[in-house]
Amino acid sequence: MAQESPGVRLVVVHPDKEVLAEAAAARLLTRVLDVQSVRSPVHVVLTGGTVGIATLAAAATSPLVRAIDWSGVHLWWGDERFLPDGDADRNETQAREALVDALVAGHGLPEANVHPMPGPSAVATPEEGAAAYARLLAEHAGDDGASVPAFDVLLLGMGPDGHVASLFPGHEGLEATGTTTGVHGSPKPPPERVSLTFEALRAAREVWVVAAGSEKADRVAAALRGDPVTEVPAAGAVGQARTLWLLDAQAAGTGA
Ligand SMILES: O=C(O)[C@H](O)[C@@H](O)[C@H](O)[C@H](O)COP(=O)(O)O
Repeated sequence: MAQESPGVRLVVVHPDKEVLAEAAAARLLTRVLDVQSVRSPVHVVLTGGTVGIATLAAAATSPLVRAIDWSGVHLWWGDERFLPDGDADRNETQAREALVDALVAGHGLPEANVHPMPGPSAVATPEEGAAAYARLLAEHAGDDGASVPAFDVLLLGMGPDGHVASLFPGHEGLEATGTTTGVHGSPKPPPERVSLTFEALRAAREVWVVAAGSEKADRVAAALRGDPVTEVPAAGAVGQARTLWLLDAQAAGTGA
């Protein structure tokens, strides 16, 4: 799906990564509440990475968790490391420990609304996992012929090389068509992954990129000035209505 007229882009800078995670968590829970007042279900895409998981951990301690009707929320992932269920390096495992398990156990989130990307415990190859996830996304996409739900919030971390999800600079995954792709030879371990494609990322109503640390500053600047997506994949992650860049001062290039 080409992004002909990207929505509003906003950059918000916080003093450090702890404040960034707290503020992103408050913003995420408030967004779910706001969306829930006008439509249901609410679709949220989670990310791995340090700030992404810290954001979920911060959300777990917020009283706002109790204000949300979690029975009307679906959780998806933007990418997954192709590792067995329960592996500590799976984005799913880390998100479950930080927040998702507590929502299922104590706040009425149906396990059936949690949609981790399949790994080797369920399928033989990243391609099979990608195909299964594409089918699941299509089942939840609504009646308007869309191939993925119009995600209300799609969270993304960004690597120091400018990658988002498992879409790496100069890598063949950037060219993938359809909504999901199997990834081999990822420069960030592990080498095998499953990822949403740009087509799926750009279907989101809102894309939020969360990034902290001075090692990200160069690629943040490159993405914000619109460098080519082949060099800085994060530049291609834009939402239909809004794209938020939630940064700490170091990633924004303004910190010590
Ligand atoms: O599987 C992964 O590794 C992630 O989904 C990846 O896209 C991550 O979000 C970025 O690499 C940022 O990670 P950090 O915040 O740890 O740098």
